[in-house]
Amino acid sequence: MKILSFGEVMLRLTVPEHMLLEQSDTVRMSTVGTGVNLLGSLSHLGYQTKILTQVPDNSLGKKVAADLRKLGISDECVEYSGNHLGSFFVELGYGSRPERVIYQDRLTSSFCQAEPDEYDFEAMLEDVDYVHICGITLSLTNKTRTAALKLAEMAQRMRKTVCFDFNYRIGLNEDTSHSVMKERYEEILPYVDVAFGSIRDLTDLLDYPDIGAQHIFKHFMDDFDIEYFAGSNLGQKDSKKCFEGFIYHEGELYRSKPREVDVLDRIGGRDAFASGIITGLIEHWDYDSMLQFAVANAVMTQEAMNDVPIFDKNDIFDYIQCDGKNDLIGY
Ligand SMILES: O=C(O)C(=O)C[C@H](O)[C@H](O)COP(=O)(O)O
Repeated sequence: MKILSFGEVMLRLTVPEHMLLEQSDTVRMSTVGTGVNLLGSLSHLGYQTKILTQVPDNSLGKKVAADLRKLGISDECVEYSGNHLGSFFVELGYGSRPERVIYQDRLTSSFCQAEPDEYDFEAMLEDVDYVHICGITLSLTNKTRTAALKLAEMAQRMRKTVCFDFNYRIGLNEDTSHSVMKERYEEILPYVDVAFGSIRDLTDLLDYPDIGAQHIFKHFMDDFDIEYFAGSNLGQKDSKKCFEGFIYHEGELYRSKPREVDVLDRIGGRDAFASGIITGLIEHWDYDSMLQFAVANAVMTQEAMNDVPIFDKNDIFDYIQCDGKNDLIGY
């Protein structure tokens, strides 16, 4: 089973020891991005993975490729051009102080400036079963948007399973009107088999009237001929943070139990959930098992540092078996 993901690889610069940027002279580097997070997780869960992206043709690009290989992600579809890699700083939250992300000059990155014709989609899809496309590509440049659409079309034509994550970030779309963004999402969705998102993506972005989750999901799936719609949420219950997820398929809505989470590093939780759901679909698990697995992966990821989930199936099954109550392993 081989999974390809298309999206931007970014450099994450984390301020250490829960300090604020203003207090620190050092940062820790890591290679992240939706595709890296998802595939890093899926490669730890036992699947072959490769990322389709564009990185700078310099030492930064080489560093990124080395990090990808270390995570078990093949760099055979990584292309090199330009000289800029998108990056963001992270100030970790603590207690009620939220985590903060500060993006830097992303639109001039090699990925955002790569011409769609530079990718040979057909050849890259040849040995692939699942394709994952990050919705952020629809918010970046005309080039990333066109490339995402071409890839989705080609993948559907070649009968691959197409997964798409809405990943809609209002902050990235302040200069683009609601109707333009809606149109962009509506353009790609007909090629999608498995969509990841939230009910708000359907009501606030795609303008579905708020007539209850079951009805909204049904209309959305019928309109775009989507097979699965899954999503997750980090919410609050009795003053504790809880993570939960759902999957909708053929008129049935399955919901996980909420699982308490003591967040160390919030970023990457939804990608961990998505990789858990994709694992469950590949393995044909029942929906309760799939959701339990995906939520456990997301909780453990948010209780560890960095975006990329690196838990294997044993880690996750052990965690589920002891209901997250084991506090020492291998003693
Ligand atoms: O490229 C960007 O701008 C992104 O925002 C990528 C996100 O950092 C990851 O996809 C993590 O997303 P979550 O799993 O929702 O925390």
